Amino acid sequence: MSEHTPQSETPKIYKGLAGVPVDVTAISKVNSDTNSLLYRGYPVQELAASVTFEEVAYLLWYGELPNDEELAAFEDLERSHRGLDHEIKRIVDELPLTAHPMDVVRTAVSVIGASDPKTPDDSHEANLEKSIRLFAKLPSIVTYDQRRRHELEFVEPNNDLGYSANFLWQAFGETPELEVVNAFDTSMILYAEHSFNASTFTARVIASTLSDLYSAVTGAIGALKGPLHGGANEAVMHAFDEIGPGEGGAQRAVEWLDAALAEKRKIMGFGHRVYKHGDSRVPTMRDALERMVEHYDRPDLLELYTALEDAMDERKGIKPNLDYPAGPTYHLMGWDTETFTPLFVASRVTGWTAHVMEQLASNALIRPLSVYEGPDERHVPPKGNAAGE
Ligand SMILES: CC(=O)SCCNC(=O)CCNC(=O)[C@H](O)C(C)(C)COP(=O)(O)OP(=O)(O)OC[C@H]1O[C@@H](n2cnc3c(N)ncnc32)[C@H](O)[C@@H]1OP(=O)(O)O
Ligand SMILES: O=C([O-])CC(=O)C(=O)O
Repeated sequence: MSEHTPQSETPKIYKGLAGVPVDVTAISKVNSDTNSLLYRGYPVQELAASVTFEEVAYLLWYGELPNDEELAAFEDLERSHRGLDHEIKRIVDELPLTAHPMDVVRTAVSVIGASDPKTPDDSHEANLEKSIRLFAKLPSIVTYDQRRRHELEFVEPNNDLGYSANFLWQAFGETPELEVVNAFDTSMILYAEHSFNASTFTARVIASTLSDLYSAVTGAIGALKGPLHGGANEAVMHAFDEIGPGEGGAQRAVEWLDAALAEKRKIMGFGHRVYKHGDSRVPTMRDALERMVEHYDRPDLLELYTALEDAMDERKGIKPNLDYPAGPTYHLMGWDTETFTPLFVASRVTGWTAHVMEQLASNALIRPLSVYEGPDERHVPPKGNAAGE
């Protein structure tokens, strides 16, 4: 008998699980009708305008925004875990410089999981501790890797700085300007959580087998790497590079787009599985991009950005997603293009781990059905000679 429900001879296939609700969640609400995104009930734009990424991480994990005392204790905890063990650095150093930074981050998380005696402890308290530690350590991992590619020494974390300021400090070895910190913090807040996207769903599938949190995060990193998901922020910048910076970018962007569409290429940073009239996070991230364009005096980049967005809307009616403004914003800040998706990891680890804990609190093994379409039952033909004859 085939795996599909016996009542139906021709079951409907929900390719890519498009439009299929598979569970409930209290962590975030993506509403394509109102074009809104709520984290634990709070509009993400309000959060970006008024709280820090640390407060958002706390909100995702604990369900409420912290009061002053809770925030101070949480910040102390995050700062106490920022350092990177010698062992992790040694293993990262073993990886070739040709390895994609997403592969490096995935490996580093896997090593942390393999070394943590609490890995098998799937209690909520232990998983919360692991989540906070990963959140605190990812900036060290991402910046360690980016710097080693430039033959630069690791920059020790500066515990006088908040999460985002310290992240930039560890990347570039200079105290970052407040405007840049704010734009970066906005990106971290916007990237933190987005219901059952592919990487979060991957994390939930892994958690549902009663594997461990590190395995779930490692798998989620693998899912995020793809250009149809988080890898699009890197791919956007490759498209910008193909178009080329400087004067005349608007015209070149339109020509580039027409050629790419004629070749039936997907335009990275555009389109979304859930939002069909634009991504709720784009206006906030675009504001941050505009501030960075002004800060770094790169109006040509915004010209190219706007021309490509307008032409894509005209030609296909497809709007940008968050990766479209995030990519060039990270570029202006000085991040290597290949490091953009690891920045997404550093943020989304908060959402992934909140989902792992939610999954475990009310677990059911995730195991859908398939409809078999291979050959009918058949049998191995008898061999001419028995073995050994
Ligand atoms: C943070 C994030 O992860 S956001 C997503 C980041 N990913 C990207 O930016 C990659 C580019 N975008 C895409 O590939 C898609 O829009 C996805 C994967 C995000 C969503 O895809 P789906 O919901 O599966 O829609 P699907 O890919 O079937 O697209 C529907 C139609 O729009 C077209 N389309 C959608 N996005 C794009 C795009 N970026 N460029 C060109 N055409 C597109 C498809 O070709 C398809 O056309 P068709 O019906 O003529 O075949
Ligand atoms: O929700 C999705 O499918 C992809 C996305 O925007 C995200 O993960 O932030």
